[in-house]
Amino acid sequence: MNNDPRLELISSASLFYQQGWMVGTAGNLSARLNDGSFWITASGKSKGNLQENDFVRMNLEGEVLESPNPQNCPSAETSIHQAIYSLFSKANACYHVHSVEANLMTRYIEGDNLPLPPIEMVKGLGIWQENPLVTMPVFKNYLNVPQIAQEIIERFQNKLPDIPALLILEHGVTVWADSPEKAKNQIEIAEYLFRYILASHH
Ligand SMILES: CSCCC(=O)C(=O)COP(=O)(O)O
Ligand SMILES: [Zn+2]
Repeated sequence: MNNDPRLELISSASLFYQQGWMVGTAGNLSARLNDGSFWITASGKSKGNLQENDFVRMNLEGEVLESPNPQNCPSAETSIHQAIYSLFSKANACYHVHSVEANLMTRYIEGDNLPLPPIEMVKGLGIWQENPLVTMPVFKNYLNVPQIAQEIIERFQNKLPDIPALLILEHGVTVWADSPEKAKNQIEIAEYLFRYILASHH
């Protein structure tokens, strides 16, 4: 694991911002360190031009361990990152963005899942099967973010997801991976799949 992944998080946030997936301070990125703590984007920051001080280092219990700018608060969605890191020991990065396409998935949801198209790109989410029939787990969006985190924990403790990604309805996608680079790629794959689903229904 990277000793200080902040520069890579800054680079990915800038890329996602340019794609329109992190506009208006939307989204949050985190990466876990060798000691189990994780750097996460501070709350309310514009993601297009983050600086190294725009991060807060947390532990899995949600305590602030380091905040280069003491005026910063950790992401309002830190509890979701905590949930992912506590559920998946190999997760070293957790990325969350708000694309328009993700928010348009609502009509394609079946129950609490989003069926994914059986196309080559699902390999980017780790599904190496002929004619893959996989779904993305979907969660309700609550103002009380810890409730979303709790529902993620309860659901995944009972049944692990097919893929390292989940969709929060009318909100955005969250992915996790064993490296920040893989998490970046998984965001791109998830957003490609959303665009494909929209285009295939026109
Ligand atoms: C306009 S973004 C609303 C909050 C949100 O959903 C998000 O992803 C960013 O919250 P943060 O506290 O991480 O800035
Ligand atoms: Zn969000």
